[in-house]
Amino acid sequence: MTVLVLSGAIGAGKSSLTGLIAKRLGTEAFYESVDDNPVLPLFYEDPNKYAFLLQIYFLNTRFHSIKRALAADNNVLDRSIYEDALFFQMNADMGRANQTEVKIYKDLLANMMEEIKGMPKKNPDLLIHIDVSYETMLKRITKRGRSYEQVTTDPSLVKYYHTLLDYYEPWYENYNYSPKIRIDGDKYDFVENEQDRVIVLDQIEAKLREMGKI
Ligand SMILES: Nc1ncnc2c1ncn2[C@@H]1O[C@H](COP(=O)(O)OP(=O)(O)O)[C@@H](O)[C@H]1O
Ligand SMILES: Nc1nc2c(ncn2[C@H]2C[C@H](O)[C@@H](COP(=O)(O)O)O2)c(=O)[nH]1
Repeated sequence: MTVLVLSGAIGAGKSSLTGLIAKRLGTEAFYESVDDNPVLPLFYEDPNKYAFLLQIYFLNTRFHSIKRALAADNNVLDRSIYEDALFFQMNADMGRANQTEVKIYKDLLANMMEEIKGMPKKNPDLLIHIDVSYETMLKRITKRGRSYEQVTTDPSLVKYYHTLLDYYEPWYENYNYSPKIRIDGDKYDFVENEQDRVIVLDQIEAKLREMGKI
């Protein structure tokens, strides 16, 4: 059983690449629940009030999708549970969660990670990280068009998105749950450009072959 997981900042291209990889490998794609997430718009309206609730919501839905994914054979998850801690730590550092909430969240996450250890596969086989610059991230967020994510709606998101990118660099360097590969999300338009798509998918397949997974 091979489990691949995508990582990267908001709008990096995780969901898009997840579908492309699943199609190329003939496996199943598992997407994080965003558009039916009742807390996400509330968080962007009032991050101080909803940061903790949103994190609990994501942790719960992430855990559901991991269990579904592990029940199937080869598959691809469009975000890792390991990034949840990144988002919450960043929001806590920005004063959007108190120490009690941080402790409760960390205890719950540790508890759930323990459960994952008992599953048929406790870690993914490969993390596929998409690197994007702030400019590309913003272009993609604009293109996708979720109203609450637009810096034109909320200029404070400029700082939030820059901060998120700052948190991702050390996060990727310190990530050691599985082998990992970086995709240059600025260079390759794997959504609109067929040639770029082939290059990116070939990179991922070459890594999987090197690991003996295909
Ligand atoms: N490499 C890319 N080149 C051009 N557009 C992209 C690329 N990756 C994603 N997009 C577009 O950017 C938007 C966000 O992509 P998405 O896959 O939803 O990102 P994520 O899941 O990382 O938030 C979508 O409109 C998508 O079509
Ligand atoms: N505060 C948090 N926000 C999160 C988390 N995971 C995702 N998100 C937000 C970011 C986007 O607005 C949206 C979807 O993320 P994409 O990267 O798929 O665009 O949800 C989280 O753990 N905490």
